[in-house]
Amino acid sequence: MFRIGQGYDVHKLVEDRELWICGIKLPHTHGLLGHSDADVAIHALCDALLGALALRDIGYHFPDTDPKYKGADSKLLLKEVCRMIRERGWEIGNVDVTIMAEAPKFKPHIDEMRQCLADVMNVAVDAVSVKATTTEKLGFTGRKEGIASTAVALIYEP
Ligand SMILES: Nc1ccn([C@@H]2O[C@H](COP(=O)(O)O)[C@@H](O)[C@H]2O)c(=O)n1
Ligand SMILES: C[C@@]1(CO)OP(=O)(O)OP(=O)(O)OC[C@H]1O
Repeated sequence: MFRIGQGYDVHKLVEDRELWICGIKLPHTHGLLGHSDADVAIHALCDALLGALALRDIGYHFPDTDPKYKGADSKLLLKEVCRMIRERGWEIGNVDVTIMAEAPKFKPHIDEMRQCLADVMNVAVDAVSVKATTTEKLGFTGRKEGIASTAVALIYEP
């Protein structure tokens, strides 16, 4: 038996914040604003995994009104989501994340991002795809006002 889920998230780019994407800190002029570390790609991935089992969404499990999650490392949220999936008897098949951003360039960091997500999820690195695209200077991502991410996750019953 297989199930799939998809996720989408957006965070605003601001000055004086660190930029965390796929669990790694990237050098950049701006960072993403959020209650947590605002790792937009991990949030989309959490929603994809939760969606695969119709387990609501990241804000349901980790509310942004809870001081516990202020500045939270999103890797810990992803780890908890994976625990929830496995506790129900499911295993993660593969995940595919797309980041939409005009800058910075993610290409030099993709392998490190994949390895980081694989380590957090406790899956093989070849089960983790991370891709990046600009939106050709169009829309809020094109104007560098924010970064968006989508993710798809496939899970299976071993
Ligand atoms: N922030 C980004 C955006 C894109 N890339 C890489 O560049 C390639 C071309 O981007 P287009 O939007 O023109 O298709 C893309 O395939 C990525 O490999 C990136 O590294 N960082
Ligand atoms: C991750 C949480 C955790 O507090 O905070 P934010 O960093 O604001 O991120 P968002 O994608 O808006 O959704 C869920 C939140 O609950």
